Amino acid sequence: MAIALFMSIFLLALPFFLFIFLKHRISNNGKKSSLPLLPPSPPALPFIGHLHMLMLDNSDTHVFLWRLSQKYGPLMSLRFGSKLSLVVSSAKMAEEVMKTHDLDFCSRPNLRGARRLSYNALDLAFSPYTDYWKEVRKICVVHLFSRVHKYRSIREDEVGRLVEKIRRLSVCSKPVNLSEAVICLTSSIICRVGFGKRYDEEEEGEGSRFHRLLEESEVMFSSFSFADYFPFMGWADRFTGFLTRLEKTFKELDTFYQQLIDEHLDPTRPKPEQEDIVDVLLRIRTDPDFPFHLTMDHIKAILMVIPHIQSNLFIISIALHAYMTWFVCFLCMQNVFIAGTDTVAVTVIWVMTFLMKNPNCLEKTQAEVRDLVGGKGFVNEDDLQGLTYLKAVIKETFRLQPADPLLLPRETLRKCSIGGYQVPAETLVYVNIWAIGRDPETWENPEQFCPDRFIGNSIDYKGLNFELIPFGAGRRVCPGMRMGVAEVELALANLLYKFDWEMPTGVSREDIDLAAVPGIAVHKKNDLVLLARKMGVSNTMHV
Ligand code: HEM
Repeated sequence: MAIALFMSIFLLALPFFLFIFLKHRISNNGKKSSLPLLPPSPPALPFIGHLHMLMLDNSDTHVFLWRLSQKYGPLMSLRFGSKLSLVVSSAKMAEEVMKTHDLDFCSRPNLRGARRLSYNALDLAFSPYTDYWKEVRKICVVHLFSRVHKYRSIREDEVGRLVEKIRRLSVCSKPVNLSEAVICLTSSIICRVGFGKRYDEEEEGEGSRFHRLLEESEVMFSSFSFADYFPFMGWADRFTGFLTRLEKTFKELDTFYQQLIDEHLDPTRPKPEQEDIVDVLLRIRTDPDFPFHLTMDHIKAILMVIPHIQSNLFIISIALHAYMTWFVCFLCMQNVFIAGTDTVAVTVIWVMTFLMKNPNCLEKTQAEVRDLVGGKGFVNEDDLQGLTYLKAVIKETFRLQPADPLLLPRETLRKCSIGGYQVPAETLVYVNIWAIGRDPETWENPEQFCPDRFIGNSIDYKGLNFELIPFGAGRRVCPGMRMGVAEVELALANLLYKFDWEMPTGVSREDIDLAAVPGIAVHKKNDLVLLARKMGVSNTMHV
């Protein structure tokens, strides 16, 4: 129905598009030399620009853009509707964008769905680069993100529960759906850290309401809106149902977060053992030194984004996949499943996938963890320091399959120049870190899974080495990096320490595919299902 409506609107509006295009061409006649000199670009069609190229290509967007960059270079311009985009595909160009010219490239696009769901960009991730963003970022870093140790007991407890769940399955030789189990782990951690709540996964009610709401808002964040790419056609969002769905989702989420805040403000609420993020924000709200008046909308906007960022909602984000989704639906008449995703879970699953395909690396990683931890029964966060090989495996996975291959999109703050080209203000910027990880000028044997390249090598992912930037770099670098890495390392170390992993009966290692979900995040398309055999280190669980 919605597809038919899209089609009708598009066909009806076609003459109008043509008129605008011709008018634009005529009015630009003779002024060509004053146009900014943009980076190389494939031939574009009127109005839709390069959308047809995305539409006709079946591969994942980051792979498609990587192939294009091999022809048009590491700095390439594309146009989606009226939105100009810059695609960056080499470490050198990424450094130009995120270090040399970071101030010019550090804003975020202002897209309709995200704007509404973030209370008009009051959050951290969608806010443009303003004094407000600087202040919120400072507060979040000081009070939330730098306090990784504060939430250590939650992480260790949840990983303990995961191990116990797998142990129960291993006792009766049942296969483990590791993809599902790890998503459950990371969403439990974020609910406890963020809201001070643990939603039981088997229980219907609040937990499933929250997950349903997250899924709905993920769909809204990534749905196509005419207003974003054909601004003069913003009215069409009313007819496609976009605005109605957006308002409904917004209201439901608003009610959910308001209830959460009310619960925290309830004077009869028992004092929690440790502050969650809602407590922290409510405390800051009454702090006279905070330079902004933090309203309930600000708090809800910040809360709204945390589980999404954690679940890496914004990943390939907004423009390209919105288009892809729309056009794929439009042409192929098929539903596109936008997975509920999660950067931490995605990373853990990709690491386990690569290890299963590379038994020598698996053996080496397990030997390291088991030697280090001995018979303690559980790897805790103090032990992680000594796990050199596991850290190298994680880096290699980030290089080959970053959770966020196209980086949360940036937008140029003002007209700027880069690599000898001029880029207008409000250009969308996609840094293709997947392409950077495959650059043969940067990496030896880029297609191989070879963690040893990181042993005795100072390359890290903290945003200083532009050949490895899974968390971005510069002013907008991921503030949750330490939290994310702590979770990834703890979960993996325990999975590898506690269990020996095998393929289910009738499936071989070669059968494990590397296909990714063509959705918002680069999830493994098919769940990773394995058999876990309990290691004979200890039978007592330490949690
Ligand atoms: C393995 C885990 C994670 C990965 C790979 C990841 C990756 C990223 C990337 C690539 C960006 C965009 C950076 C840029 O534009 O340069 C980002 C932004 C962000 N991340 Fe993460 N992230 C992870 C975990 C987390 C966690 C656990 C949190 C919080 C609980 C978090 C919170 C954020 C926020 C708030 C932003 C927006 C920052 C801003 O725009 O100022 N991330 N993340």
